[in-house]
Amino acid sequence: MDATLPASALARRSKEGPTPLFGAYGIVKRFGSFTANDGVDLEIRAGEIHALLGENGAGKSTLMKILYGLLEPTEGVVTHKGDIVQLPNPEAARRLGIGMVFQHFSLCENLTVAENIALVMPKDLSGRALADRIARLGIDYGLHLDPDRPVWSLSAGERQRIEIVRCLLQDPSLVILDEPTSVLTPGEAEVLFTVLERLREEGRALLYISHRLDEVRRLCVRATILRGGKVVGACNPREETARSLAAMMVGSAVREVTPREGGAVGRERLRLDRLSLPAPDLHATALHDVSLSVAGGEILGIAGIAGNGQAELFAALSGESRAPEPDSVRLDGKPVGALGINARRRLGAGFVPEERNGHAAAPLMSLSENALLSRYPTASLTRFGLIRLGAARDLAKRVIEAFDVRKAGPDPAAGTLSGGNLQKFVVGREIQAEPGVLVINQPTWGVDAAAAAHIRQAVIDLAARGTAILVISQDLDELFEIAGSIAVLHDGTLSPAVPAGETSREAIGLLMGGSSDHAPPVADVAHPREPMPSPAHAH
Ligand SMILES: Nc1ncnc2c1ncn2[C@@H]1O[C@H](COP(=O)(O)OP(=O)(O)OP(=O)(O)O)[C@@H](O)[C@H]1O
Repeated sequence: MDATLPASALARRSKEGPTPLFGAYGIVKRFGSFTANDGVDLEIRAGEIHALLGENGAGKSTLMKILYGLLEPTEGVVTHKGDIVQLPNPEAARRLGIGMVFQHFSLCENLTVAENIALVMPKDLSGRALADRIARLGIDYGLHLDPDRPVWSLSAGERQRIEIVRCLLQDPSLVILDEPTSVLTPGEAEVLFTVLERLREEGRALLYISHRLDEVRRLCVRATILRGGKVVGACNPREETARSLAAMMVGSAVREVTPREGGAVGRERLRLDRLSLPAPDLHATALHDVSLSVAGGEILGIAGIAGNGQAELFAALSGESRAPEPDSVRLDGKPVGALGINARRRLGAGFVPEERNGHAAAPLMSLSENALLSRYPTASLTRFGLIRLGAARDLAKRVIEAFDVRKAGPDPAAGTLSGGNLQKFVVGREIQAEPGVLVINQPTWGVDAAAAAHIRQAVIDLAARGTAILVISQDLDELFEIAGSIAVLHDGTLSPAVPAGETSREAIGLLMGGSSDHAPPVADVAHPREPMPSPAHAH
């Protein structure tokens, strides 16, 4: 088969020794006139955790989808143990021993763990035999799962375990992981790292995609770096720093976030007063007696493990859920609990939900149409009931330039942007409105180091201009980098906020896990018990 391999494969072969387990050579992938992968070579060896690094839009997911048979390359070949193979679909990839753990879980909420796994297993493996295999894997790898639990009752970490067990049941020789820790708590991530190390020791290969460079440095000894669809370098991450890796990805030094020095804190702009809301459905979390207060110029961080009421808190703040008592939610002193999201936007608030596809943005609509969706109440994008398309396009263009949104074509559909670039767009769209109050849920989820620094700096700068900002984030490093004070949401209950400088990751981590024995010193910021001062008298 060697005769048909591209020259780049043969050249590497003579230089780098043994045949790699999997190789991708000369991979080109074009979407219309846009080239997402441009002559990529990648070799993955048995027994290594190989990092695939690159800024948002660099082409990592595209390459991964080609390896897993989800996309067909425009040019180039994939090899298995030196032989060219065809990967027309994921089933073909799985037959060759390629498994994938997806970033967005593909599980049915109402089915049990075993039923979800059975969906992708051969028919002869079901019932008791399958439950036994799941239990066996749990013991062998420390991936404990109760086969009879319904998925809706599981945490993100447990759901990911199902994906991993599902993958391992097929005994893969290569496991592809796309940002596997982005939904995990620090404790859950540790469990995952142990499993990955174990898989590596067994001689399996792992292809690891992550924007978290510290974990890449810890796990991987080889990394391939993509930029603009091309391979721009390879390195041993252990010999690099997180900064030098980020610089390789971006092609220049990544600027550091400059924290705000003190800065005037203005009057109270956002307030929740003992807000309680029942869980909107079986799988949701009720909010209990949540109080908080954010003044202009202040950034309040809400830490917590996913599924502890973050989505419900966001909905209550944005108006997607109405409060039973109108004055339990106030914007600039006005009771807004009964108002919807557009009315709250007209009062000067901006909102960035966690899920960019389908919530923050409509994937099939263009960026300018998406600009219109959230900004029409305030940005003069309609006249006499008609949409001003030119104005919407101008607005989208300003956001794209200010936030360096990389994309194919001038005004593409939101769904064609890479995850990080769409995130930059939806955050930029709200910040560009200069809101008086901004509520962001997971601002830099899946965003590369340079873009994350850009978004965090933009949030800090917005606060410096007098905006009250509430950031919900699972990323404690992020909260300590930008927030002035931090509160923890656990099981729908919010802890008192404490100044970030007076607490620690450990103390916040314990509260995230539900421990109240280690409550950090209480500051008065988030639990106002006194009646609301009038804006003129507030701090
Ligand atoms: N179906 C598609 N149609 C058009 N363009 C696409 C399509 N899929 C991906 N692209 C473009 O290809 C480029 C590479 O995207 P890809 O998702 O591979 O990047 P990535 O490195 O995984 O980024 P991220 O870290 O943000 O997930 C992006 O600019 C994206 O807009």
